Amino acid sequence: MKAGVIGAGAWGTALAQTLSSQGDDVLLWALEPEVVDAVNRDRLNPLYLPGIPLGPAVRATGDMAEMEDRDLLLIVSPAQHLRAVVAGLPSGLPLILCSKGIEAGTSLLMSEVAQQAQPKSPIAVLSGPTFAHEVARGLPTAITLACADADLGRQIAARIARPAFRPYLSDDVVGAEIGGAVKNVLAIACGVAEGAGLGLNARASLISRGFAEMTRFGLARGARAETLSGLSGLGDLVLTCSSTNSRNFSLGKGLGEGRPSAELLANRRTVAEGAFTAPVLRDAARAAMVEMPVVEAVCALLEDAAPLGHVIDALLARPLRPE
Ligand SMILES: NC(=O)C1=CN([C@@H]2O[C@H](COP(=O)(O)OP(=O)(O)OC[C@H]3O[C@@H](n4cnc5c(N)ncnc54)[C@H](O)[C@@H]3O)[C@@H](O)[C@H]2O)C=CC1
Ligand SMILES: O=C(CO)COP(=O)(O)O
Repeated sequence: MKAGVIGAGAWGTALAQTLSSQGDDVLLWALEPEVVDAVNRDRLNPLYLPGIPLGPAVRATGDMAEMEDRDLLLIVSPAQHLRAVVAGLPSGLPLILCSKGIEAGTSLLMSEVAQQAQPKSPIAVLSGPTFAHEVARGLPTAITLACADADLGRQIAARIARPAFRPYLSDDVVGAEIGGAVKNVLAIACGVAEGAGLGLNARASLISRGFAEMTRFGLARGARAETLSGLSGLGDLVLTCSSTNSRNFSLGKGLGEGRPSAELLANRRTVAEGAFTAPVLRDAARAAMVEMPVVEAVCALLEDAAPLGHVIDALLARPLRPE
């Protein structure tokens, strides 16, 4: 197998390491020349996945044209850069999309963006509860692999499965993508609750009511309920809302501690996708007449539109309604 991994952040590097763990030849494209050098010379990616030694079968490149001889590409760029990255690839290769977000300006899901950028490429989505550093260390992980073409989905699943890395098949691409995009925004909300000292009851309520928002929005966009309650939806929501290992949760924690969003978002090397997804999701939800009060609250905090106390009071003062 000759896989290519496009994007050498934490997740791309972890996936490259996992795929190569049984000796498969993996070519990892990195934007930064220093990452290419560090991977090839030191077998490390200290910029994005420090402390994880990479196997000898992972080779890095900064040249997209080298992906020509690959038979499968995993796309792991930040969501807002996916269109440009995919447009620069050799055409026609199967693409597995691993980024989580909704494109600003178009409100398109990553599969829709990739389809526009590479119309001849078959597309699958890989999404679930997967902290990169745990996957890279070989800890047990289950993940959704969604592909509209069931035969292709089965082939890809067989090729990427490893003893501790279990893909579960689905044909609901939209559902898998919406779970991964929305949970990042909800993780910011749970981080806010942590930072503001609101307690674990508040966190559990945000997870449940946030999941209701994810489900309403997902169903409106054609997702299936069972996908949203699976690994790529509820599974990833629970993971990301539970720990400062999540960049989105950590961002929210900073907001909850009263730090300005501009300060928290300035000069970041790593991506907190929820900050980009939140306003796009809010606008798409409003356009579809889907109520998403937790998402609205996160946007208000990210945009410094209201003080934290007001945002929390407004959520708690919403009219009482059936669950
Ligand atoms: N880190 C994780 O545990 C997981 C991340 N993901 C998703 O994977 C995607 C990538 O995240 P990470 O690997 O964590 O990234 P990261 O936060 O570790 O690194 C940032 C990445 O952005 C890239 N980048 C910066 N500017 C760019 C540009 N102009 N064009 C293309 N790439 C650019 C950097 O080269 C680097 O690869 C995100 O959508 C994230 O939600 C999904 C599952 C797990
Ligand atoms: O998507 C992830 C785990 O599944 C990673 O979450 P963060 O991007 O919030 O770190």
